[in-house]
Amino acid sequence: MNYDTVAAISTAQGEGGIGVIRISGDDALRIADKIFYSVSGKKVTEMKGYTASFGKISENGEDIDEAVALVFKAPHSYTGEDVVELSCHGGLYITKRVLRAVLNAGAVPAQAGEFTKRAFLNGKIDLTEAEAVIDIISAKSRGAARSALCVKEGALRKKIDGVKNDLLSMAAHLSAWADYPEEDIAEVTADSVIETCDNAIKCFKSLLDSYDCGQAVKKGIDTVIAGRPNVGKSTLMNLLSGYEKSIVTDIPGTTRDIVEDTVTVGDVVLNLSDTAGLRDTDDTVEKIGVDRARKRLEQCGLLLAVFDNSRELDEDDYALIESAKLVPSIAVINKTDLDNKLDIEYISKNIKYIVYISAISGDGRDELTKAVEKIAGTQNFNPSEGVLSNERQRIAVKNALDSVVEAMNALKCGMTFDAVTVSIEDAISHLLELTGERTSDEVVDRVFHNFCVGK
Ligand SMILES: Nc1nc2c(c(=O)[nH]1)N(C=O)[C@@H](CNc1ccc(C(=O)N[C@@H](CCC(=O)O)C(=O)O)cc1)CN2
Ligand SMILES: Nc1nc2c(ncn2[C@@H]2O[C@H](COP(=O)(O)OP(=O)(O)OP(=O)(O)O)[C@@H](O)[C@H]2O)c(=O)[nH]1
Ligand SMILES: [Mg+2]
Repeated sequence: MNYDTVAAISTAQGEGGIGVIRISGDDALRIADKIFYSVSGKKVTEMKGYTASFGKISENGEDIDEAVALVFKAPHSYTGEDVVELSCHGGLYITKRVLRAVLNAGAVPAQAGEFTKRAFLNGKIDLTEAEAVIDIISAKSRGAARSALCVKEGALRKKIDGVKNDLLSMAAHLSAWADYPEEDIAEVTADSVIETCDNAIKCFKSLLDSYDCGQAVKKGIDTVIAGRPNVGKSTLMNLLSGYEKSIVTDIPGTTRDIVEDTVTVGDVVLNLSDTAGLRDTDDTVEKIGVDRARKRLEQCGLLLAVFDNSRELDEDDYALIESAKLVPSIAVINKTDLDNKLDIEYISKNIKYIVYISAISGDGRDELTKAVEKIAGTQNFNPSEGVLSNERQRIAVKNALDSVVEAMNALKCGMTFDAVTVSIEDAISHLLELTGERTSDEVVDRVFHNFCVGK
């Protein structure tokens, strides 16, 4: 490939044990040789792939740092090109200084995502695998990391390849049969076409079904903790976030503004909002807080409706129960360490999920975790199945599905195999867009636009 040789700092910007400057391209080894001097005297250009050597980085006779040079030889590297990684000490100044020396020696600065883009352009990975790299880096939970890794290892590509090959051989068979009637080509039966289409439809539908769940695992569910004043909402917030995020007092009306934090509950990421206790009030500031709480509640993906076990239901509780009917909700009965005065039967009649906790001691937390996982659907979430991870992928699969459904309908309406073939070919081209085998430069640019420099 005839690209420039690029370089960037590939580790996070900040102080760390080690900082890595990555160089990729035809000139990577020669460029490294200009600034890296190994203790053994061996030149980088003489090193074999997958070997390392220890030495010094210096420029114009000035020593910059001690470093380890690691060599990858094309095509056996992340990008598929010659790669040298210089590991120096992980300081903000040092990594930038080493990068400057590398650029002075002839490399050009890598664009955001350029290493991964080169891996894609050199055929090392497809577009779904490239997108999985971003997802691995940004994963905040075990589920998100595992599903991204499975896609990185080809879970989605293999699944799509299977269906694509079936559709391709069917389309080829259909055209051959239509175009060369005099040849001895086995007749295509409607049954065999229907079977192939059915399988494709099943595969696409299961991928689309897992999308929402995958998004919940990846991005988190917008979750609101609501309830009347003093029921223990902020105490629950602090229990889930693991530190004193919200102020807790025994004075009703303590929380006034929305307090936010992102937490993981089991395998699920929750974007939590602790809110002002819901009640009618004359206090101007508190009133604004209550209005904000009500608004947030209407738009949430999950409501944790908190009730105080030691008190009877009041008007504000009844109103909350009504709101809970409109969004996915868990009734959280708090203060179970105190004597029961709450009409739990009424709550359980109206809210499907109900858990019992003591936010102060943490009792019942596991129960809450299970309920959250049930609502998020992560119990049936199987990362190794290959999960669609973004809108681009979802739309490609949806379009492929629509095309196959169209083919089926054409067949059922008794249209010619020609019409069926056109729809099948549409479906194939949507799958080629998904994997990036056939896609525009703009789409590719947009995918890599989201990357960080050095990846
Ligand atoms: N030091 C270092 N660690 C890293 C990376 C890196 O670029 N450098 N990676 C960057 O994301 C990830 C690993 N990705 C990599 C992917 C492929 C190859 C590679 O050498 N592939 C060869 C050989 C495969 C084989 O032996 O079968 C190949 O594809 O031919 C290396 C790293 C995570 N850790
Ligand atoms: N006994 C007992 N007390 C609790 C429990 N959870 C919270 N509390 C107490 O209840 C009081 C109110 O707790 P908060 O967490 O501030 O309640 P809140 O719902 O956020 O209240 P507002 O912000 O005013 O709406 C505090 O004194 C807490 O210590 C519990 O599980 N058991
Ligand atoms: Mg509070």
